[in-house]
Amino acid sequence: MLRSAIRQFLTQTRFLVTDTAQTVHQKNSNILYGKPIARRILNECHNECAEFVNKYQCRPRLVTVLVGGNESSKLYVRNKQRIAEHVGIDFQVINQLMHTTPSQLIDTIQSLNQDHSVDGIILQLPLPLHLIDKTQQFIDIIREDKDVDAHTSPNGYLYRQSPPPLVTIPVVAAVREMLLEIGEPLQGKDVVVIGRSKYVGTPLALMLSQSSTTAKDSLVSGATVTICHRHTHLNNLTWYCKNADVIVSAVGRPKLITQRMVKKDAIVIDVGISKSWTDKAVAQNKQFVGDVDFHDVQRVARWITPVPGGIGPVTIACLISNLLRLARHRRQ
Ligand SMILES: Nc1nc(=O)c2c([nH]1)NC[C@@H]1CN(c3ccc(C(=O)N[C@@H](CCC(=O)O)C(=O)O)cc3)C=[N+]21
Repeated sequence: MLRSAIRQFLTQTRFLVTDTAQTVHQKNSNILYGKPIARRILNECHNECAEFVNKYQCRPRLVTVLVGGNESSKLYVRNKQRIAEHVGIDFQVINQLMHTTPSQLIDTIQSLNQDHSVDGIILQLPLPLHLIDKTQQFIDIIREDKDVDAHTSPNGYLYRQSPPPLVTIPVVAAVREMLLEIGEPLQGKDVVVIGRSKYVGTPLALMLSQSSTTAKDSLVSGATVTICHRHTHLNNLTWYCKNADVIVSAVGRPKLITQRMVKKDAIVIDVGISKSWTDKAVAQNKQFVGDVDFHDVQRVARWITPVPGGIGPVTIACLISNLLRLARHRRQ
């Protein structure tokens, strides 16, 4: 017990003094943890937040609209709240009833748009089934300069080159942070993105294939990207993955990616999350799992991100960073 506590302490302090993945690699680990990266981003946010409070005599304010609320959504919202408040952000949740009508939801969003004290608006997804078809219409009501998730059409999809969007979709920004940490050029590499969802897979594939103008860009873009999805034949998925230098999986299917699908020394980034209700998972409090069979793939990958503790915490940190950017932009 004591020994494991000491080991945990040592691992944590190691990350406090470690700022590049390279150093972690030297310590003989190929696991790319998200927590230290998130911590670094949140430290900056904390300072920016203090400056903001000093300057404007109020805290930056983030409001999440939660309609109905399945258990996973509630958990994500609680996580965001805990971290936002830790940084010094005023975080509010508006709980809308499950059977909210479209016009009620529109009214809620419009009043948040008009409220000068609100710096960022999140419409927590997924919406209940009776509203799900209109998701993009609701999102597009959000003022572009309060859109912390970068889900509105003008912000979204990274399509727009100029003027560049104010903020990037948090999960895309999180993958970017992970790749910057690894520090190897993606330009000319073969990347497979699994999943083509509107707010995750598709924008990720776009970022990774975009042309790179700066040296920093070339660490996260300029790759040859293949998008695999539910209609990709399983044999072909295996082939695409096996030939890829980088695999980014964002579908939410446990153990989709196994060792036999991964080339030696590939980089594997696990963006998937599923909830597992097996007795073992519940007993060990390991309900969240990614798309990658972690222990299997860890043996061949050069870098692998765990779930939990990988992309998730960095995503939240990037969301908070977006909020501070928007708050300063709108109020200056
Ligand atoms: N409008 C909207 N914006 C979102 O950003 C959004 C959304 N809707 N709907 C759902 C997904 C999911 N998502 C997660 C973020 C962080 C973790 C996270 O922190 N995960 C922890 C595990 C959580 C725990 O164990 O407590 C980890 O990976 O370490 C998970 C999931 C944001 N989403």
